[in-house]
Amino acid sequence: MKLSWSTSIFRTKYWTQCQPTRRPISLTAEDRLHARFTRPTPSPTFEDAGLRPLLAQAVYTAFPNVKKPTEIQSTLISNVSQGKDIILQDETGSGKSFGLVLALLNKPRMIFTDDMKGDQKRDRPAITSLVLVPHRDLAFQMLHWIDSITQASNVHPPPLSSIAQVLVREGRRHISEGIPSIRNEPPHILIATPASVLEVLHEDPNAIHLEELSTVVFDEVDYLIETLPLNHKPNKSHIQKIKKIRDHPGPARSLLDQIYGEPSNLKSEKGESPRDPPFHRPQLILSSATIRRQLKYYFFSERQLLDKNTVKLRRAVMRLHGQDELARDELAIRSLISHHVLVASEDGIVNIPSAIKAEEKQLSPVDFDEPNSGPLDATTSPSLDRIIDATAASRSIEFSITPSPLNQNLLEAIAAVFALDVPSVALLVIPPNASVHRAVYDLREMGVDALGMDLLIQDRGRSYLLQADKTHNANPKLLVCTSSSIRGVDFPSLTHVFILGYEALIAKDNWTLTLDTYIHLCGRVGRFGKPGKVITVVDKEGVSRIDKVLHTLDISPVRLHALENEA
Ligand SMILES: Nc1ncnc2c1ncn2[C@@H]1O[C@H](COP(=O)(O)OP(=O)(O)OP(=O)(O)O)[C@@H](O)[C@H]1O
Repeated sequence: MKLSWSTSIFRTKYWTQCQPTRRPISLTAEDRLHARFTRPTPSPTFEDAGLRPLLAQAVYTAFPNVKKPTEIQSTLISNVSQGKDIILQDETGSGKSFGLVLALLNKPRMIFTDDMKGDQKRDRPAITSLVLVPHRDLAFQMLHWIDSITQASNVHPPPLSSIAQVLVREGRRHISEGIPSIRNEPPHILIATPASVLEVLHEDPNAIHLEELSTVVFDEVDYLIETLPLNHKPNKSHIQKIKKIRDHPGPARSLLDQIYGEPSNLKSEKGESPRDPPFHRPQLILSSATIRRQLKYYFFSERQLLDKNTVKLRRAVMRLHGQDELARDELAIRSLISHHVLVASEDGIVNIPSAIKAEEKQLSPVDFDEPNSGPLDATTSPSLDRIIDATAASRSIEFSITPSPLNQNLLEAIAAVFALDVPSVALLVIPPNASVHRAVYDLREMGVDALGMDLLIQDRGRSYLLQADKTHNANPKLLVCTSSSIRGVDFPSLTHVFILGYEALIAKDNWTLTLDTYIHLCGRVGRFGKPGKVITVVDKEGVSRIDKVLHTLDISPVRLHALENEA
């Protein structure tokens, strides 16, 4: 039986809305009590926000900590239902992606009626929404949320593949392996990287009917679509960079052109815009914590894909120098994160000279013993440990005979703070050109239980990390990755982000992107009211550069308690 909160028939120009199907929801007695007595009545519920009651109930069952929508989620859900184009900008970890997933699940399923031979007609479900994400881990995170909701929606839940599918490059699996599944059973929601969609369309142009889509979402849009800061007096190098982006558009720009038409075809000969009926144009949703002016300029002016009717859902994000004014209370969530910088050298590890004492910043002490409000219970996974051991062993001979290119002083500083301060799971972000496997090897030699993010390829590893850990773990883990694979990812049990050297922040030789990279790396902690620490470890040369980043973002680094007795 298909899970559909509502069914609709789309036939070239018109919709016929059918009655929503009523289905029982498997709520435990405890859930019912919780729903009856603890859901705050005066605040809007997900049902008030427009979520179908059965879907809302499934959300409460799957995620007991999710009791009501945030203000932005409420507005988002109603605007998505109305088919509006939306720019969604809120802080990292404020529930944008989660809200989007709910809003898309809530949309009526697209069903096309095909004319067959004679007078016969055939209903054909189509992909309703295409969600574009920068990397596979974010795709699987969304799928995990949808799976949990689907499982909670019915005693006999429908196959997940009918609700959502993921299309990404994964290990040795060829992307074309996903084509039969998409063709035979088009999901309500397809979550994909732009490159994988293009690759599939190249192999089979009929695998995904872009012209039938109802909604297209660009999550982490500023990462997917490269733009340069607006510059009224561009120099030669700036002009060259613009030309390069235009001549060699990335996969997201190319896909945008395929879905919405090339910029040169924007107006017909009669001067009609593609926004005018009868042209079917999918609703466009852009989401990120960091959407800068140049990206808005691209969508509004250069491509004319958005206009004054676009709904802008926005709370101020971190102060972006010279652009965004920030109200004090809107920084509240940020105060949950403390920022630290350590300088590591042959002489030892010290706090950066500009670091202030925690009291001066009026930081409340970071208490990681607070119960974690993540969605699921913790499970320790013995088989995950076996995967880690096997992966580490496979490279150890090679690495044991070659000197490490990584700065060992920085790694040792991270290993020391990790041992003293991390209760369960921490993240280490290394420079883009550094080897994750090598960093994992070096850290394991220092006694750290490190693992590469690519372990998420394994299902066990993925579910382990996506679950919340309510207790201190006897064997804390350090996840190693580069900044490119971490945008938007939500690890409920994460408490610390380590950044290995200033180089880990450098993005495409672009200062604005470097600032945004810092914001997004920090954003892996301090999510939805949980505390977190960001610890950047630099060598002496990196001090002034990281100081400049923090100063621009109006962040004061705080002395790290773990090193309080330093000389
Ligand atoms: N209404 C809610 N109530 C409680 N928890 C929520 C709610 N909405 C989302 N969350 C939780 O908040 C966490 C962060 O959500 P999400 O990943 O959607 O944030 P985000 O704004 O997309 O972050 P980023 O900008 O880093 O992509 C998730 O663990 C999610 O389960």
